[in-house]
Amino acid sequence: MIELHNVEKSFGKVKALDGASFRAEDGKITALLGPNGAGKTTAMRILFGLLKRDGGEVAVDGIDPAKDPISVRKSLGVLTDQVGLYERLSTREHLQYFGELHGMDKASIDKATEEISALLGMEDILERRAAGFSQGQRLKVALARALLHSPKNVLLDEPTRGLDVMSTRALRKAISSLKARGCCVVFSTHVMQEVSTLSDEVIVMTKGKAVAAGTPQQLCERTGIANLEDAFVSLIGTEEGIAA
Ligand SMILES: Nc1ncnc2c1ncn2[C@@H]1O[C@H](COP(=O)(O)OP(=O)(O)OP(=O)(O)O)[C@@H](O)[C@H]1O
Repeated sequence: MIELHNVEKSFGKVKALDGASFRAEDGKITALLGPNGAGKTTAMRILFGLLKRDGGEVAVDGIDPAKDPISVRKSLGVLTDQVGLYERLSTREHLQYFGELHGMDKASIDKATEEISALLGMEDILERRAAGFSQGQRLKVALARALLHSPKNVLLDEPTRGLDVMSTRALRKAISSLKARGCCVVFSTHVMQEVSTLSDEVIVMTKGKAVAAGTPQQLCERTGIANLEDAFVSLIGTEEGIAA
């Protein structure tokens, strides 16, 4: 389970998070939906311990990433907005390396590599070096890397960016299978269709705050608007930064 309470984070004069509070439960897919600059990536970076918050409380399965980042990372898989790969390593070597960092033995790494590779449809790039990989292929390696150690909690920052239709479908299947395993899955997106098809809960963020939370249906009911996209626009008070 992932919890934020009144989290503050500023970069100079920019308040990226301004008292953000939300909770994402186990066995559910939670979408973070918000316009550009709403604070979604900042919230994820704080959860992973990549950034220090200025104030408020954060917990991953009850553990504060600022106090015990190593424990948090064991139970957390993260796809960040920056996909850095070692150009000379093959996909398999990447996974081997990250598996070792997580303390996995070779047999477990090999098994997890085969499973994830089948799940994400990446058999064709398993033995290839990363140099020359397309954006979508890079994203798949980064995703596989995030999921390799079977984390209980998964944070995905715009996971379908740059993916083709088949890969997007594979990713959605992967996200659903994480949910079936009881994982807490949080993903950020601008794509309304993803929110309606994938998410159990939606957290609407704008200007560093979570301004609404609930199922897509509850958000529609609360605003009295039948269409989720229009309900979202009504909740954030602007049409800025959304995609159909
Ligand atoms: N390292 C940084 N230095 C300065 N400003 C930053 C930094 N990181 C984020 N910000 C600012 O904080 C605000 C929130 O940014 P963040 O990346 O969290 O938004 P987001 O909701 O993920 O946006 P997007 O949908 O565009 O990815 C923005 O105004 C952004 O410019």
